[in-house]
Amino acid sequence: MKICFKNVEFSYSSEKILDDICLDLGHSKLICILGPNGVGKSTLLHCMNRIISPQKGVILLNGKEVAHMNINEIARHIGFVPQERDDIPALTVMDVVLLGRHPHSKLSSAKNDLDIVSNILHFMDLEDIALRYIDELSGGQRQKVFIARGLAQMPEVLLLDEPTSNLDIRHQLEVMEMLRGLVDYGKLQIVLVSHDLNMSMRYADQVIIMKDGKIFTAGDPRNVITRDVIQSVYGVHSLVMHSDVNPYIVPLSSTKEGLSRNLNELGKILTGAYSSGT
Ligand SMILES: Nc1ncnc2c1ncn2[C@@H]1O[C@H](COP(=O)(O)OP(=O)(O)OP(=O)(O)O)[C@@H](O)[C@H]1O
Repeated sequence: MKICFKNVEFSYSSEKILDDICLDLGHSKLICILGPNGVGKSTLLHCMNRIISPQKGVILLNGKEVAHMNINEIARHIGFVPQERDDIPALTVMDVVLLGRHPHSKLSSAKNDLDIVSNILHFMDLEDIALRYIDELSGGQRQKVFIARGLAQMPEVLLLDEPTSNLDIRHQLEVMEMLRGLVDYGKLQIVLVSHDLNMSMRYADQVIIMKDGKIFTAGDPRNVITRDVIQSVYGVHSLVMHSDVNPYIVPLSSTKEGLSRNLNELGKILTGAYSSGT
């Protein structure tokens, strides 16, 4: 899917949050949006699926203006996994993931929806908690449930707002390996907001670094996440090494192999559903 921003501006009352954003997200599979707190990363993500609409400029999905698409049409192309929220409704995990099928409800049978959701719960290792209420789960479990709901949308692009912020290191790795696997095995494109430069260096094809509502720089993480950029954007000295990744984020090979097998299967399911038009 081709997402393109042309001279996009967004303000909350008089405060300009996004300033003349020009972006083309057509070719990369996994894109990380980085930058300090409050620079407009979530705002940029929210513009992509019309949670909010920019006052100036246009956002195009495969050449069509987002502003001219209805919400269900957008949701059939773009899934959204929000940041952890407190206002969680009292629904079971199964119900929450089924909600992801809502944009497709006129196009597919309830049986098909249940099959898709069951497969996703299985591959994300959420089967055991499928009937539990999400307000009773840990923050990390909830985060996985919302990712599962985003996948159930069968989108071409999945937007995720800080998907690993509540997870311990093992689960951060699991989620990032899963997301990387999904883009490698399926047709999915992922755009996520993160504060984790290391993870972005390891998993992203493209990073977009924002500063003061503008794109400061964008490109291959190995070329873009440099000491100079980190100093200019975050105002700190860094020890990031291009050829090195901190050893703590190296996944166990057994975990990686198990995940790859599962993801291959999940990728096939998601790809099959795309091609059958559900
Ligand atoms: N609903 C709102 N009303 C008014 N201002 C808002 C609203 N939501 C966000 N803002 C402001 O917009 C700016 C950008 O917020 P945004 O959430 O996009 O930043 P961010 O880069 O994602 O930050 P963080 O890394 O802290 O999540 C901030 O100054 C924030 O206070």
